[in-house]
Amino acid sequence: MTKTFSFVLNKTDGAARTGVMKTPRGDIRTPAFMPVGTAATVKAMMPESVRATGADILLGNTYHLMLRPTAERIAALGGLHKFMNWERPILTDSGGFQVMSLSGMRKLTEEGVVFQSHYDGSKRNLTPERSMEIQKLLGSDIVMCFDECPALPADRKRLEDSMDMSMRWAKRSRDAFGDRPGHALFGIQQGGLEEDLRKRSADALQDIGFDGYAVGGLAVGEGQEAMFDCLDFAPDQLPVDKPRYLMGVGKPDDIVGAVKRGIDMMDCVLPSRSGRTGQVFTRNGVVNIKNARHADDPRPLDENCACPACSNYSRAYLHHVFRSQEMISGMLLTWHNLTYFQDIMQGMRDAISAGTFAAWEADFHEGRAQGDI
Ligand SMILES: CNc1nc2c(CCNC[C@]34C[C@H]5C[C@H](C[C@H](C5)C3)C4)c3nc(N)[nH]c(=O)c3cc2[nH]1
Ligand SMILES: [Zn+2]
Repeated sequence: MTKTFSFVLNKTDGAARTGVMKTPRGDIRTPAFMPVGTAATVKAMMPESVRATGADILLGNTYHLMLRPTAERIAALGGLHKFMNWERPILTDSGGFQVMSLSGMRKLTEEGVVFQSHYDGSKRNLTPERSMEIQKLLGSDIVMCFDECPALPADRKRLEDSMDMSMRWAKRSRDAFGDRPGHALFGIQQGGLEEDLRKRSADALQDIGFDGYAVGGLAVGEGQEAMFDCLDFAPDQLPVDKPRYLMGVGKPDDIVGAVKRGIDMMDCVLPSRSGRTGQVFTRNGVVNIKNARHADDPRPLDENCACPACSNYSRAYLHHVFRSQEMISGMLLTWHNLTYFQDIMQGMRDAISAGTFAAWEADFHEGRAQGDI
């Protein structure tokens, strides 16, 4: 077991890469998909089930946990890994993105953000320093800088001013993080869809120096085409030998397109959240299990899937328990969706290693062309 954090690139195929992030709590195979554990749980999943889907790392959250049960309480109880019984790596986001999307009243200044808790309306604040303190109390292995993610579309001046402030906050995050062997601090590139702003952001982050670099400020309403256009240049502006993390992405075809353009890791609520709403991702497209046409269907969701839902249950059963709002419905559909997302990652890791990514991608798109099945 290693005492330090490191990233090894094993193979590339075009712009796509496969490698391993080594941490004291375990290895992370890249490209990696990180299931989201918002309030110290991946909803409807036991931690051992999350591991069974193939996940090497999961994502926690500063914003939610600082409000409830508080980072101090989690630290007093032994840290987030012990608290939620997940001993493998955890990455925590810095909270800024959530404040802007979840909280009530909020005031953004050079110091940080003052906001109203969406739980009890109490006045709270987040600064780069406080975000680093919270993530340290949680004990997360990969810490994200405190940044501001502007909503798109935004005018160029807004994007420039916001990016410049996020770079000042990145420096403050780095200084507050200190020297923590075995723990990583990732910088977050901003700059909207502007190539020159993104370049300035990437250079500013490299001057500060980070263990990994996120492409932030995307998946905020720009659409897949604009996101891919940005990913045609943004990853290459970042150091080639460090992990590249695209935040908040995405649907299966977003994920494949991002890996194709040089992204190493992603997170998204989609597989877990949609599992609870009956939306099921399969190799042949999306299945809406609540649709009446599944009521008598004895087939599994996806005969190529080894998850418990596909191994032991019919579509008819999954339709029934969803319609009846039984708890097992969210469990089985979440387990399936997370397994499917991890199977996509494994398929890409294998294809990049074999130099057959283009063929794998063609097969991926061909299989899904059938739409709702
Ligand atoms: C969806 N699109 C998108 N997301 C984004 C996120 C959050 C990533 N997921 C963490 C998160 C966010 C929510 C939901 C879950 C749990 C917890 C609260 C942490 C994942 C982002 N986070 C930061 N710090 N900066 C960004 O630019 C950014 C851009 C995003 N674009
Ligand atoms: Zn399955």
